[in-house]
Amino acid sequence: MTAHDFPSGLVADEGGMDMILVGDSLAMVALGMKDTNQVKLDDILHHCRAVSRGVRSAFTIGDLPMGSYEVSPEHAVSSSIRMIQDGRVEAVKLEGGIELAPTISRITSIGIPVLGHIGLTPQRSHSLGGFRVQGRTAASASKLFTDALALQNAGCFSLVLEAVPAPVAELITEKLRIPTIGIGAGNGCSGQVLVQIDMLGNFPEGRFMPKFVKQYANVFEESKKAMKQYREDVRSRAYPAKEHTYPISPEELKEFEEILKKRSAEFEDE
Ligand SMILES: Nc1nc(=O)c2c([nH]1)NC[C@@H]1CN(c3ccc(C(=O)N[C@@H](CCC(=O)O)C(=O)O)cc3)CN21
Ligand SMILES: CC(C)C(=O)C(=O)O
Ligand SMILES: [Mg+2]
Repeated sequence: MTAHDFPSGLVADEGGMDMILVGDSLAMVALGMKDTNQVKLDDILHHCRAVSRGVRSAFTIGDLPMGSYEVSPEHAVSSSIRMIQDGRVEAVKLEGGIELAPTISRITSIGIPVLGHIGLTPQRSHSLGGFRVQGRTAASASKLFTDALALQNAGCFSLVLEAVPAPVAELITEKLRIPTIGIGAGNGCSGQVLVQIDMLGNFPEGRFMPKFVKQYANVFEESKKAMKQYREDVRSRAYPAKEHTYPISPEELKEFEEILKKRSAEFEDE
């Protein structure tokens, strides 16, 4: 499950999630951005710290944002160290295939677990032609398998397969030693991940939702109901009721009223 702040980390943990990912999808679901590419390492770190404070038992993973790991393996290692030290997460995730194998080897060799991510890699959406399903031809499915093997050999503890035809994801899962985590990749993966805000239905009606999202609640509607009720209560003065207020002793109140009477000249002049 993804999380992006203290309460979303807490609820995922208390809900029994095995792993919690501070995904760069928070750009879109929590910050209102058009894609994930505007989010910087410092932004993610801020959210990682908040999530980590809410998580007691789940394994926490931070998504390395675009620009924090591609330039060189050295840069990727120092970004990963910051994720662990400043972000307080336990592992990092990065997007990409065989071209990132040397980078992943370096990060895992210093004892930082790495979750791979192939298929639809949103940070590369401009070169993928948008948020598109991947691995739909024999050639592209076989490229996915090549990438999966390279990531496994580089030391990834697991792989995210995003927006891949279910049979392709299932076949790749069968051939790997490490578990796969699917999102839009069918139930033949070892595990699943969803963006928390999507599965909770905490978004306004009409927003585009990937086909793979199953909505388990309608938090946005619930919240809106509460807003409307609050507005009505404030206008009708039903809120705050007596139980929401602080008392004062009758003696003190009486004395205050006396003082006000004596001082009435002061404020009647104004
Ligand atoms: N809220 C949210 N949930 C996500 O799961 C998510 C994000 N944001 N942002 C980053 C990526 C983008 N995601 C997506 C988006 C679309 C499809 C999808 O089904 N694409 C269709 C085409 C859609 C269209 O262009 O109309 C496809 O058939 O490829 C899949 C994953 C998943 N990720
Ligand atoms: C959906 C997961 C895999 C992700 O990368 C994210 O939330 O950013
Ligand atoms: Mg991501």
